[in-house]
Amino acid sequence: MPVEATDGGVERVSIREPAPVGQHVRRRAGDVQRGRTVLAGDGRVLSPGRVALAAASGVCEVVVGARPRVAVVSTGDELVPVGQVPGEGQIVDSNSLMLALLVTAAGAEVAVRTSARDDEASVSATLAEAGDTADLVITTGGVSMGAYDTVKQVLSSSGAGRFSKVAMRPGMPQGSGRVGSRGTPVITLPGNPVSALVSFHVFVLPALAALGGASVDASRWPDPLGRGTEAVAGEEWPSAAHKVELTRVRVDERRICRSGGQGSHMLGALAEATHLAVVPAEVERVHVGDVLLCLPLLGTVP
Ligand SMILES: Nc1nc2c(c(=O)[nH]1)N[C@H]1C(S)=C(S)[C@@H](COP(=O)(O)OP(=O)(O)OC[C@H]3O[C@@H](n4cnc5c(N)ncnc54)[C@H](O)[C@@H]3O)O[C@H]1N2
Ligand code: MOO
Repeated sequence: MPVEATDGGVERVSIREPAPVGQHVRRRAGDVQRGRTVLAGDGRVLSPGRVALAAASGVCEVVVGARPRVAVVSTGDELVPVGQVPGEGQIVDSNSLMLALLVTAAGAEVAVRTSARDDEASVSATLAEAGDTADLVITTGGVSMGAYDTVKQVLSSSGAGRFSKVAMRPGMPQGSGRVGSRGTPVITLPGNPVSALVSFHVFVLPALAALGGASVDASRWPDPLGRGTEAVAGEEWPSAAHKVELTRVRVDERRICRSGGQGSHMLGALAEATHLAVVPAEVERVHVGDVLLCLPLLGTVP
């Protein structure tokens, strides 16, 4: 009986309205019934709500997987640290900062953030050390076709890595392998900033989830974690032939618009994007009204 429906008396109370039987009663087992599993060891994140449920159920200790520790390695003689003004032929190392933030947003820990020069000795030593301090190493740059694609040279020549072209845009050149004395997995992302971010979402994020014990359905790539939502194209745009294109878009009230220019160097459009719209390989033009799967960008969409 709400106090508002009474005269507010404490010793004696006068009730002004009829009270339906059972109204405002929170019944035992009305929420969680006896015998129900309140927390399954299914690899899901122990969210604040799940912690509250465990605590309310009298469970004070749970076994959890450790957060994966990730080493982030940028490569390239042209890189200067964030905060330094780049000279002729130089570029600010924005990738390692971006990737470190993505690692944190994914619920993992940054073991180390470092960089290597474009020579084999520097890349070898940096990768070996990174492998010994982390559960997963991610690199950027040096995986394409040129003379200074040192990450690819070092890992291919030792047989420790494999490289291929994936039919996606951006993010075509990809590689992976093992480094360090424990054979720590390494994922080698391309150097173009947008390519690195897109590749993180579709390759590194699922790997981190798997390391954390979550189930990952590789057959659903590029959304093996099932994080995507469908939305409707509000404009038309061309898409790469024979490649899955991950267009940087904004999704407002289920309506998709590109967030700006789509070059793999274009951080302006990336900064405005909320999602990656997945345009299938067989589609060469997106039309208004097409329904597309949209992957939320980590740290952008709540
Ligand atoms: N002959 C071919 N050339 C290229 C191909 C190809 O198939 N054949 N693929 C292109 C594609 S697609 C991509 S993506 C790039 C990937 O190249 P790398 O991974 O070797 O990347 P880099 O050459 O080292 O760098 C590319 C670009 O990005 C800048 N960069 C690198 N690291 C950083 C960083 N930490 N922060 C900010 N910017 C960074 C770098 O200065 C270059 O401008 O290969 C194409 N080429
Ligand atoms: O596939 Mo590369 O990532 O476009 O620039």
